[in-house]
Amino acid sequence: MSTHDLIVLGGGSGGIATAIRAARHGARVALLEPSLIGGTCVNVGCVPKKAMWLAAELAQAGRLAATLGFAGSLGRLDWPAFIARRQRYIEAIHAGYRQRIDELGIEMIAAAGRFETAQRIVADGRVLEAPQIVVATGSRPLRPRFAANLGIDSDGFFALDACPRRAAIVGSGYVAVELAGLLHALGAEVDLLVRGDRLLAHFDEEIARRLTGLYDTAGLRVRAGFDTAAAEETADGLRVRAADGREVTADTLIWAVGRRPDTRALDLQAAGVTCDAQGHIVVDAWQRTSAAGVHAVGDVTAAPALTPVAIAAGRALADRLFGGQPERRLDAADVPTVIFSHPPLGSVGLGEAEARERYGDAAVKVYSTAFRPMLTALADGQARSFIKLVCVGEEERIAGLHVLGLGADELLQGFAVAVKMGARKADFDATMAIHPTSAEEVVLIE
Ligand SMILES: Cc1cc2nc3c(=O)[nH]c(=O)nc-3n(C[C@H](O)[C@H](O)[C@H](O)COP(=O)(O)OP(=O)(O)OC[C@H]3O[C@@H](n4cnc5c(N)ncnc54)[C@H](O)[C@@H]3O)c2cc1C
Ligand SMILES: NC(=O)c1ccc[n+]([C@@H]2O[C@H](COP(=O)([O-])OP(=O)(O)OC[C@H]3O[C@@H](n4cnc5c(N)ncnc54)[C@H](O)[C@@H]3O)[C@@H](O)[C@H]2O)c1
Repeated sequence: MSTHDLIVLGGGSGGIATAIRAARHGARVALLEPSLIGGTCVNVGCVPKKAMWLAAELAQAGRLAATLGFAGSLGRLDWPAFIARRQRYIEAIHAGYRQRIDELGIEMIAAAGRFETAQRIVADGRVLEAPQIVVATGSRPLRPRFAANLGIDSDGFFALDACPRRAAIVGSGYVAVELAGLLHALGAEVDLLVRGDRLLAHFDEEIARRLTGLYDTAGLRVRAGFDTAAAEETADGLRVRAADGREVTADTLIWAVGRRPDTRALDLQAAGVTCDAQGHIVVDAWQRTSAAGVHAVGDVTAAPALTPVAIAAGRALADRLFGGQPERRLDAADVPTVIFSHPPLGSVGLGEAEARERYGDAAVKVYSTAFRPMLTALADGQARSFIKLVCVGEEERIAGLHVLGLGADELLQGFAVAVKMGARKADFDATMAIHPTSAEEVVLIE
């Protein structure tokens, strides 16, 4: 006799969404989480990152305001006071989750789970059984072997009690670009150490290069081709050395070199669950693993590692298993995403190179525009926003939209709806502009 209808391993974005949706459908659910409720996103990801980004945007706006004629200056951020405020916000999210979990009668167990069989989990000496088990244990930060105890990762960044004076950040993906931008805006000297020749390898190349240009102009040192090979502690701080001999010394060294699925404690073999070469649990389009009754959602799978994707996968799965919707499954096409850089970069659909590769040069038409947003121009700044539309076929269907500049983070969501609906360039042309905004440039591109 099962103890539950569903056992969910991991109380992060994907696990909570699955548990709540299943409980709403009437399932008896156990949710296991050994650490803080909310997982990466709430505790050491999206939420604290966005709080720091908002503070950094304000710092930049303060400097702009002084240029525009406002008296006085904002001064430096009182870091500990702001962190306390950030953590209060996060605690309110924890409380909200706990309340919903209680109201729905989900059994919350503050322990890590381990498979004994595909239907049986052991947690803290307790044995739980269910015909359906969902693995939503997320991922954890990687660091090179030679750097085991030197420097911090993104988890360590959120534990900093002061803004570093000099920061070196190794990496070129989301985390590296975001932390570099916000630390620089908050007053740190920043070196961004990029192994390859460009930032954000999975984004449209032109827009990533433009962001690099804006960082360089702002004084954030982006060092391309810096293949970090060694790190050591010196009297002057932490020193990293590249394979070609270049060196950078900083007070705070941050590794942002990617993440690895977190399956350490699970004993997946006992359940017969297989993983790919990167350690992701292999799932089909229905989130099913190789073991009957065992499913996986979120960062522990190879789906895009974004909170809304983990949530959507979990909800679809719960609807399918307990909501009488046998056809429901994750649709991960045209996932919009924003890099919270300074300025932000938003992207949905294919980059130009990707579109040319998929459809051939003849079928692809690209429209782009670069302009100074009004606030920048008023302050005599030179930074340009950039918008690129990648269209395919005779009817110029919008296959990709990429925006870099003030407001890109908020303007993308609505356009993502249009892209998902299959909008064509002619539909954008037929939409009246909202003047004067940056968003209007998307529908005014010629
Ligand atoms: C610095 C940073 C910034 C980010 N910013 C954004 C952003 O702005 N927007 C965005 O969409 N995404 C962002 N992400 C990505 C986002 O945080 C993840 O995609 C999302 O949290 C994945 O959710 P998940 O449920 O798969 O895993 P997680 O949220 O990582 O949750 C997994 C949970 O499982 C628990 N667990 C582990 N092992 C076990 C076990 N054996 N038993 C039970 N529980 C276990 C862990 O303690 C953890 O709480 C960011 C990530 C980072 C690192
Ligand atoms: N705004 C957002 O939505 C947001 C923000 C942060 C993270 N995330 C999610 O979390 C995931 C993880 O982010 P991330 O930045 O940790 O990983 P990532 O995979 O985006 O980037 C890691 C980067 O590190 C580089 N790298 C790997 N090993 C290296 C080494 N030894 N030296 C130098 N560089 C090395 C890789 O080339 C890669 O560019 C992202 O892919 C994203 O899905 C999303």
